[in-house]
Amino acid sequence: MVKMGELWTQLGSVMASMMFAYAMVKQFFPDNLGNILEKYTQKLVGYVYPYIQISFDEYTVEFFRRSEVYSSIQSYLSTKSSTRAKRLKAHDVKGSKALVLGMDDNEEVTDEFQGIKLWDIVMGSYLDHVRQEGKAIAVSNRQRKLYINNTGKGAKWSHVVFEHPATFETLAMDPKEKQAIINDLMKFSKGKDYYKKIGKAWKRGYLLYGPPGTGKSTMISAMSNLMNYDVYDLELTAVKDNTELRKLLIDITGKAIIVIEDIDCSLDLTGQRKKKKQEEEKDGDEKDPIPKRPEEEETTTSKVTLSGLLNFIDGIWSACGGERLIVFTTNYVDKLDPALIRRGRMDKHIQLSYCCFGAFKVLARNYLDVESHELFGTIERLLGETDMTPADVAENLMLKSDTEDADSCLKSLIEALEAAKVEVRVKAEEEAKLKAEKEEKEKEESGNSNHEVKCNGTIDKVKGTSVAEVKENGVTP
Ligand SMILES: Nc1ncnc2c1ncn2[C@@H]1O[C@H](COP(=O)(O)OP(=O)(O)OP(=O)(O)O)[C@@H](O)[C@H]1O
Ligand SMILES: [Mg+2]
Repeated sequence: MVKMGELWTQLGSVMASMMFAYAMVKQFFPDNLGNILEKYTQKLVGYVYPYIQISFDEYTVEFFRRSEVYSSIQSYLSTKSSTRAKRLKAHDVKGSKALVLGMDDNEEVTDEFQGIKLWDIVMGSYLDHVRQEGKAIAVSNRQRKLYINNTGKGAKWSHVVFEHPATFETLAMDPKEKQAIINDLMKFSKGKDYYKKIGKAWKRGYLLYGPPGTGKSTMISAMSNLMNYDVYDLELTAVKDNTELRKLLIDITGKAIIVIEDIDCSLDLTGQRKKKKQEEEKDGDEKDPIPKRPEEEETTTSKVTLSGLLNFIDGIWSACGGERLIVFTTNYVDKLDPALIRRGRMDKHIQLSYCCFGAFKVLARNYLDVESHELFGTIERLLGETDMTPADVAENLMLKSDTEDADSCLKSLIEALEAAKVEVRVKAEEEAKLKAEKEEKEKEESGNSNHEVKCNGTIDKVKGTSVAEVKENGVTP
């Protein structure tokens, strides 16, 4: 049996060599004589040559585009040929991180599939395998991109190569929560048939919320690195109207993460996060929880409406392309319109919060290569008593000079945590004192209306400063 197989293999090689020699000789015959010769040679070869040949053209007939099947086969064979063929050709394939190695002319490789030499296999299932594997290899080789829509460019994306080093491994958060998010993402990426079965577009919405510096943007980069998806960072305030928004959506390919950062600021389309934050700090808690619609805003430059955005997320166009994640981030989840974040639109709500001990351990491992330390107990206790963002913890753990080491960084973190704890207590005492003073003055005011303006002014000013300072330090009052 083995001998027979070898015999066929040798015969195959001999026939291939004969056909190559024939191709050389054919050049020296006039055209019509060459054609006759070809016809009879093919017939003759057909009697003795036991194999079927399938050719794949490099370019499609339509618009001379490069054939997708050809590219997949090329990617697939590049992994085989580089180990088994002797003469290789290197191709610079567009969008690929590395050179793709292919076989040189007249080289041959034999592949194994499902444990059998290919000579014996049914071509259908093997070709499907080559296509799928080739596509996967091409996807893992391609350079990921970060797309942005700029003001003044109309409904157009421009891009740069996406190279953010954040991964879920380096992301500091509770390990169980982190694993749940990874599982959710992996399930989604394999869910093509499932989504089809349940009649839903193959997309999933994530709402990431939490105070500044807790890792929302970092998590988006980790998602992109895990899933190998491009990132489309959509700046809503740069989109003129709903039509432009739709045009941008149509240009987004599959395997993409569409990101709208600070959705609470984009949605009312003032486009000025800073200004909005200042207003909030001034207004305190009296602000309307539902953001204003664009038509109510005076400083609006964009006419994208809430309904336009909802259509963007779940209108029929959003189903085209498939395999998309839509991620919103916000610092103020309570201020979002419930319609925008209901399940089905934003399927998974993820809270990123102040640094817990589990998250600290990830940072200590990343920044200091320390798995355990005698100071960990103190740090665990302090993190339970004080709110500090992972960004602030990370800053304390970062080695800033050659004289610093793990011990000194952990000590400086403890100092920072203790200082934050004291600060919170002082602020709370100050606020309690101010409140008492206010109440006292209100009592006096009932008999003296002239006093009113002065008291309110003082109180507002002190309160505004206090809130801003606490925010800056990443600590809740
Ligand atoms: N959970 C985290 N794990 C690891 N690093 C973090 C984490 N959170 C913050 N950092 C560090 O702090 C920096 C700021 O974090 P990031 O930009 O992700 O915060 P954010 O939540 O998006 O803040 P904002 O609401 O202001 O946009 C990051 O570059 C990273 O170094
Ligand atoms: Mg951010």
